[in-house]
Amino acid sequence: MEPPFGELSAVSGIPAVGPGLSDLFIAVEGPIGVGKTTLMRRLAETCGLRAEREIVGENPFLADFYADIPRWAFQTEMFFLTSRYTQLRDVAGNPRGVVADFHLRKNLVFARRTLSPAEHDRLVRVYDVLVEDLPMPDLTVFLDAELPVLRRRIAERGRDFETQIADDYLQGLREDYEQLAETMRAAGEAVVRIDVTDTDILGDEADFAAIRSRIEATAREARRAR
Ligand SMILES: Nc1ncnc2c1ncn2[C@@H]1O[C@H](COP(=O)(O)OP(=O)(O)OP(=O)(O)O)[C@@H](O)[C@H]1O
Ligand SMILES: Nc1nc(=O)c2ncn([C@H]3C[C@H](O)[C@@H](CO)O3)c2[nH]1
Repeated sequence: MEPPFGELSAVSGIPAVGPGLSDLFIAVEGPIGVGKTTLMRRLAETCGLRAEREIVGENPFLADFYADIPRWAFQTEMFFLTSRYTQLRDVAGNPRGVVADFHLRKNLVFARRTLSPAEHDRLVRVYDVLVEDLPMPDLTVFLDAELPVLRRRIAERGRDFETQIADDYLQGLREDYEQLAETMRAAGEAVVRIDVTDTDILGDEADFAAIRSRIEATAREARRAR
């Protein structure tokens, strides 16, 4: 049977020795509104990493997508895939010391949920070709939070079209990300999962310090495993 998120390499590119986080390529992942961009920014400010922020506002299909997912899903997923590809091609020149608020694999997470089987098959074929050229993160941070907290953060951010996001879509994504994190961990990738339901990354220095030290501990473990 095909693995749920495609084949995964068990070989991490993480250097065996290195200074904290500043020589790594780190990705932050998790469901919509969980705080990926917020954590990415704080890690960039405090750990000497370059922030690679996903360009979301430019997906011209997103508002239509939320109004009618089956109608607009293929265009939306292809657009996300190709724009992430372009972004990561730029990172490829110097992939050390980067923190991104996305992992390319999120394309497969969303695609499985939104595309018909035939569309999914087409997208995966393109994905498999594109991924060969790209640097993959050394370490992935998976954030999660309970559904009412996600809803509150999405509402506070105030993108109009996101008011249409259904609870079961959001909850499904939480489960998909949990599964992806486990799949990656089982394949030997450096993964840290952090529940940020009651965590204030923005305003509470102790909360942020606790998250940072968990990420640093995972990086140390991954280096030891090399
Ligand atoms: N730990 C937190 N506590 C309280 N509010 C937070 C926290 N993290 C993020 N926020 C707020 O929640 C909103 C969403 O955060 P952010 O944009 O970082 O999420 P995201 O995961 O990057 O979203 P998306 O999946 O849409 O890209 C923002 O208004 C942000 O200020
Ligand atoms: N369908 C779909 N596929 C993706 O790969 C994807 N990546 C992000 N998003 C949506 C979630 C937020 O509304 C908004 C910001 O993350 O964009 C996506 N939607």
